[in-house]
Amino acid sequence: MNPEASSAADSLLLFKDVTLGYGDFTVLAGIDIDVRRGQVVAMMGGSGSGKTTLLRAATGQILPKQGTVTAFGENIAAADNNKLRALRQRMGVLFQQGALFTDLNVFENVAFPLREHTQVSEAQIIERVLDKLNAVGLRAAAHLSISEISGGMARRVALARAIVLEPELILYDEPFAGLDPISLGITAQLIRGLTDTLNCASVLITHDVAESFAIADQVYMVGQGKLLAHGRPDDLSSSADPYIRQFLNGEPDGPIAFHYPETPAFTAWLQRQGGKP
Ligand SMILES: Nc1ncnc2c1ncn2[C@@H]1O[C@H](COP(=O)(O)OP(=O)(O)OP(=O)(O)O)[C@@H](O)[C@H]1O
Repeated sequence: MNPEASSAADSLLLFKDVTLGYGDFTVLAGIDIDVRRGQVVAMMGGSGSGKTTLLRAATGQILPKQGTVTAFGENIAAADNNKLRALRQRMGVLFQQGALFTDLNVFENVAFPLREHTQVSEAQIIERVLDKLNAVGLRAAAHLSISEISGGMARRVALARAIVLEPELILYDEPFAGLDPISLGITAQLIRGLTDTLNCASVLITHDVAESFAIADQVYMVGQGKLLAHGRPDDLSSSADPYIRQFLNGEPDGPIAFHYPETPAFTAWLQRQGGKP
């Protein structure tokens, strides 16, 4: 088989020379990312560096200004609405506020996508939902109402709901934010374990170096409008690059700017306010 064809077939998510932005504002340019089945991939970078923007491009919420984003071998920009819906059904997205339905109990929250998107029998629904709740350690919490569970448990219920349709690609937006150290470790191991048992791929957007390095196969680091580094956690840990060092060590001083960069739009706005550039 030619290497090009085999590499495209193994990639669940592929960014090729991608430029992303909003209106005239370019957030990231020249981005190449390859996410393969069975991998946990961490996307890291400072605040405002464009991590959420990458996630939006992966789901087709925004289209590249340049380059191609391919999910499951399909160019997202060329997909019509039906195709895009079909592609999204193969992705599980876990937002930071994995908003649960408070009027449904834990079981019904997880059952919701099955009832909404499939025709499976009630017996199948019970089996699949309990299986996914078991995977996140909450089988015996199925009957509880959302008001009866803790914040950490709610995250796990949202995770069970995100995986109930057995997605091939799971996208996590800041899965570790606001968790205590024990829940953090449990969540990281859960992400690794689910990726292995479902044989899917997981993409995490995160600031958490220790936890994501412990479970990731590949790490992509973005900043200064581009992809700054990518590789295995070990490769990045031993890098002498000042940006990588500053990020990994959480140092306040270094190449990562604290200040949001001034743009022509800001200068024009400031002048309209009577301020000095
Ligand atoms: N809808 C939008 N319209 C215009 N600009 C946007 C929009 N969303 C984000 N941006 C800008 O794009 C840049 C990247 O934002 P993004 O949310 O992707 O960063 P991030 O790395 O996820 O940040 P954080 O870690 O702080 O959540 C920022 O400068 C932000 O102001």
